Amino acid sequence: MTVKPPIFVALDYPNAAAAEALVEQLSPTDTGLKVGKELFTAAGPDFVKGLTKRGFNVFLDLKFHDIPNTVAKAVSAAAELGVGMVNVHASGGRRMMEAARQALSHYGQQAPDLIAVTVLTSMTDDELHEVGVRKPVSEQVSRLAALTADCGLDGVVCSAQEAVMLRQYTHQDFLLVTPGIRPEGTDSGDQRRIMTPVDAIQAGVSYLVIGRPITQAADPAAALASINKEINAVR
Ligand SMILES: O=c1ccn([C@@H]2O[C@H](COP(=O)(O)O)[C@@H](O)[C@H]2O)c(=O)[nH]1
Repeated sequence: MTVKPPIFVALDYPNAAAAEALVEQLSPTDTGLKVGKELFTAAGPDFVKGLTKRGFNVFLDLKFHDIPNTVAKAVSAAAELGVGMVNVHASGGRRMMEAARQALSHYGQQAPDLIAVTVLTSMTDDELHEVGVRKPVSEQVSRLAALTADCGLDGVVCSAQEAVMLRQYTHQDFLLVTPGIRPEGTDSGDQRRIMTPVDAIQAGVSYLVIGRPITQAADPAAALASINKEINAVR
């Protein structure tokens, strides 16, 4: 059975060789790996299969958002790669999420966790208003998390800033998967709703997604080890 460490390192690299240079320094017992749009587009499904065969828990972060039939087929294709987690956008709505859930039911115990993105961690209240959602981010996250749970999905992508609020009405097993993690003193970059690893764990998140604070560190493996040490002290 695949080990499921609390961190997913976001392999946001332009090609397989660049990603591999980091992966070969990592162990599946210390971290999961997240493959997103950049690396998947460059390196493809075979690269993802290679990671799962080496025992890594892989989160395929392609954020599917399309008509129900297309998303159902896409999450099934992800399951065929052996990944442990796959996601859709909750704003695709109920029928889309239910179709994805139904498609994965064929995989039984082997099905990847199916989660839905609420509001991207790069977004602020003002940016949400600009795209026509005239409510605070926290309210929209809450609404989409409730819809996601009602559609039978396993959890959501949200900011760790929303974890305490969401834990008030979600089951402990409902996954809160949180990018926008920034250790003290690291650059927030384009992220807006951020939290430190320790604060996030204490707020009740299930998984931390961490990219640049690890991948752009002088010694990425050491940066990961240091974060693991910090969070293990409070788990
Ligand atoms: O709301 C979201 C959803 C996904 N992401 C992804 O997580 C990583 C974060 O990387 P950092 O370098 O730590 O900022 C990245 O792959 C995003 O595509 C997110 O940030 N927010």
